Amino acid sequence: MADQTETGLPPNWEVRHSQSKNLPYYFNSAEKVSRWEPPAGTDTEKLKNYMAVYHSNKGLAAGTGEDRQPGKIRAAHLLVKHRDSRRPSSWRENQITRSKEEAHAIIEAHERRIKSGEVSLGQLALTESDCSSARKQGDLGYFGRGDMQKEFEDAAFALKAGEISGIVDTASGLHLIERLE
Ligand SMILES: Cn1nc(-c2ccccc2)cc1C(=O)N[C@H](Cc1nc2ccccc2[nH]1)C(=O)O
Repeated sequence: MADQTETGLPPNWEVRHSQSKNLPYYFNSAEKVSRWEPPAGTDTEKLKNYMAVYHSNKGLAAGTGEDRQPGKIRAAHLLVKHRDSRRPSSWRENQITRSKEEAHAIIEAHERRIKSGEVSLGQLALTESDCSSARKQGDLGYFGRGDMQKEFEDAAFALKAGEISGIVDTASGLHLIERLE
């Protein structure tokens, strides 16, 4: 098991893999608690590098190694967090202090550029998304009902393949969603 000098996680925390969701999660072996997002005090730069190797070793490029199952869809997203987000931190910025209004202006500009055809959502997500899926161009892989926050799920399932949502507001922040399959 990788130690915290490799993962950047605080003591007793480790990266584990959820077979059911085919996603990494974070487990504290001392407190026996788990969570989907890295805990406070994580060296996000080290974790970002560790997870890039983790995903390539697990062949977890979204859409590979996962079967297309009935009821599941595949989507990519670009997330702009704000200071009231559930976890106001990301690989881009250790402490996110922008207001929700500022985040809305930012994601509106992204939406205009994407919908004008100037740039794809995936390309823009690589550098601008506050989700750790940014390095996979925002590709979240396949998911079914009940896997994601409800507002996100409803917006994603309402899209046809290839369509891009409007601005979707969840506890994580403001999203643009592109349904891939
Ligand atoms: C749901 N999920 N999948 C990944 C992911 C997928 C593929 C490769 C790497 C990371 C990251 C996440 C995730 O929850 N990220 C959170 C932000 C976030 N919150 C979300 C809510 C709904 C959908 C996607 C979302 N992403 C974070 O980084 O703080």
